[in-house]
Amino acid sequence: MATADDAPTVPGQALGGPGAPRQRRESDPATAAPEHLDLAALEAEAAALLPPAVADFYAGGAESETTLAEAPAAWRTWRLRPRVLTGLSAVRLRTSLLGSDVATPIGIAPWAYQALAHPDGERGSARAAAASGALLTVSTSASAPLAEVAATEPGAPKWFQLYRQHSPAHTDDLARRAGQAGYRALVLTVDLPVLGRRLRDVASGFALPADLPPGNLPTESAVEAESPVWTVDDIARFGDLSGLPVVTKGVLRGDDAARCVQAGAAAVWVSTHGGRQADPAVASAHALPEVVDAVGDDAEVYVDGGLRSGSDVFTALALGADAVFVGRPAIWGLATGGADGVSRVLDGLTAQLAHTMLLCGVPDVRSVPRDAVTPAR
Ligand SMILES: Cc1cc2nc3c(=O)[nH]c(=O)nc-3n(C[C@H](O)[C@H](O)[C@H](O)COP(=O)(O)O)c2cc1C
Ligand SMILES: CC(C)CC(=O)C(=O)O
Repeated sequence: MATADDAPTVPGQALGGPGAPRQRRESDPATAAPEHLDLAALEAEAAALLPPAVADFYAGGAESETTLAEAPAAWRTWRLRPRVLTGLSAVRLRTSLLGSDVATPIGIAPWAYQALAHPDGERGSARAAAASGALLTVSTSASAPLAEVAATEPGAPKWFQLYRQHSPAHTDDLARRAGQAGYRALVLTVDLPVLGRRLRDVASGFALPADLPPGNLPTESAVEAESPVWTVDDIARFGDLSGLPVVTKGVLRGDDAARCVQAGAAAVWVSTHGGRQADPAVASAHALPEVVDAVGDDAEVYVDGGLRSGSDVFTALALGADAVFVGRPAIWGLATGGADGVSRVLDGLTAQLAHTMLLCGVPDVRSVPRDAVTPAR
C-alpha cells in the first residue's frame, strides 16, 4: 500500500485499523504485516540465526561503540509537533532522488558481504528494493559482481558505492563498469581512510570464509585490498569516468559538505558508517542540520545511522534530508527472510512513516516542514 503510486494512504485500511485484513501472524516479526514490524525482535532473530562472529561483524561498531549506541537515541532527542485539523486523509510517499523515481524515501545503504547473511545475497536485496520501490545502494564489497546485481530487476534504480582499491586501474575500472552496467549514481564512501578499530572482530577473530564469492574484488582478502583515501578532486574525476552523478557518503560537517558540492557532488550523504569508523563521532541526527544549512538547494542531502522507526525517518526529513537509508534493519530482514524479509522491513518502515505523517498533518515526503519537529526538553 505505502509504495503505490499516488494512491492515498488511509489509516483504517492501509495501517491495519479496524476491519483491516490480517494475512500474517502478528507474533512472528519476520512474517508480520508491515504495520507490525518489530525491528528489535527481528534483530534478535537474525543474531540467533547467524554464526556468532558474523552476527558481531554486522552488529558491531568501532572503539567504545559510543557512536553506535547513541545513533538511535539521537533521533529521539527530537519531538514531533503534530499539526491538527488539517483534513488530511492521504499522504504522498513517492519522491525523486537524483532524477530517479522511488516509491519511498527509505533506501538500502550499502553493506558488504551479503551472502554471509543469506543465500539470496545482493540479488535478494535488489529484488526487495524493486518490490518496495526503494533505492538500492550496492557495495564495492558485495559478494556478487556489480553487473549481476545491476541485471537483477534492471528497471529498478540502483546506485554503486565505490571504495578505492589498491590498484588505481581497478578503481577506475569499477567506476567505468558501474556506469556501463546501468547504475544511476556513484557513491564515494569518504569516511574510511583507514578501517575503524572494530574490537568485536578482533575478539571473535572474524575472517571471511574462503568460499565467499569475491564479487568485485580481485583478491581473497577484501578488507585488506582497500587503500581507501579519497581527495576532493576525485569527485569530478570519478564523475567523468563513470558518467554518473557523484554522492559523497560519510560527511558529518557543514564545511566538508560545502567543499563536496563545490567540487561537483550532486548529493551529500550524512553518515557515521553505522558507528564503524571514527568513534565517538557526532551522531548523524545532530550533524544533519549543519550539513543541510551548508548545502542549501545546491545538492540533495541524505542521512543514515540508527533510523529504526517511521518517526525517526520523519524527523530526518523534517531536518532537511531528501532521503534516508537503513543498514542493519536491511541486514536483519535479509538474514531472517531473504528478499522477502528485506521488503517487509522497507514496507514496514514506509507504513510507519505514512502513519506518522497522517498523525502530524504532513501530506508529502518532499516537503516535511522544519517546524514539524522540535528539540526534546
Ligand atoms: C555490516 C556492515 C557493512 C557495511 N558495509 C559498507 C560498505 O561496504 N560500504 C559503505 O559505504 N558502508 C557500509 N556500511 C555502512 C552502511 O552503509 C551505513 O552507513 C550504516 O549501516 C547505517 O547505519 P545503520 O546500520 O544504523 O542503519 C556497512 C555497515 C554495516 C553494518
Ligand atoms: C569491506 C568493509 C570495509 C565494509 C564496510 O564498510 C564495513 O564493514 O563497515
